Amino acid sequence: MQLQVDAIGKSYGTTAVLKGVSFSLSDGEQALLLGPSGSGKSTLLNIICGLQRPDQGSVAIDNQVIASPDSTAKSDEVRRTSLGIVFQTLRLVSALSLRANLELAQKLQTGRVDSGLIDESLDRLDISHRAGARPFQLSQGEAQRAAIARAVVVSPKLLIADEPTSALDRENTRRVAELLIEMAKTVGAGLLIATHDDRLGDFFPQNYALDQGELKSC
Ligand SMILES: Nc1ncnc2c1ncn2[C@@H]1O[C@H](COP(=O)(O)OP(=O)(O)OP(=O)(O)O)[C@@H](O)[C@H]1O
Repeated sequence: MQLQVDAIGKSYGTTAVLKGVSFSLSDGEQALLLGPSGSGKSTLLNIICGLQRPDQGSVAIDNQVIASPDSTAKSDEVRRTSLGIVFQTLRLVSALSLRANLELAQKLQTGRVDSGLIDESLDRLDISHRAGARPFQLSQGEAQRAAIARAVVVSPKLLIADEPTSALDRENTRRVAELLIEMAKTVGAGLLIATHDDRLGDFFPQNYALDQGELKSC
């Protein structure tokens, strides 16, 4: 997998939030996107995930464009089948059990249910015993791991997490970082995490920081 983020620009009104942001991620690589609140991390992730469009630039996975100022049905399709996303607010479907949430994600993203991968992911994330529970019946830590499970059971090329540790203490932060790294390796995905939590820096070989709309290696 090759993720290529190329000269992404985005403004809200007259305020430029992203000014020509470029970076790349290769097979199985992991990177942290750091930056204080308001620095544009969510905007950049939203663009990669297709929730917002850039004003300039493009994002490609394996040379196939998934985001550009005028994205197409083809780029929507490539993005849909390539990404696993752990949202900051988790976004599990409350009417469905944990297992049904994972099955729904697989059906929507891959067109089929892979029960073996669901079982393996639940097991590795230590929530097999909660497979029948609805999201509101899960503890915060279980719900967080459920959201990670949902992102990996679609066998993504790229696993993305937005502020996965913002509400966690040091021990749980370490656990979630290790689980994200382990699960990305299990499904052979690259890993990109956006966070203001610089405690996560210790776990990642490659860190980028957004500063005044520009991306710097750190
Ligand atoms: N829809 C919008 N309209 C106008 N300004 C916006 C909009 N969305 C975000 N912004 C502004 O753009 C800047 C970047 O916001 P963004 O949410 O990308 O930052 P962030 O680094 O993810 O912040 P946080 O860590 O607090 O979530 C902020 O100043 C924010 O107020």
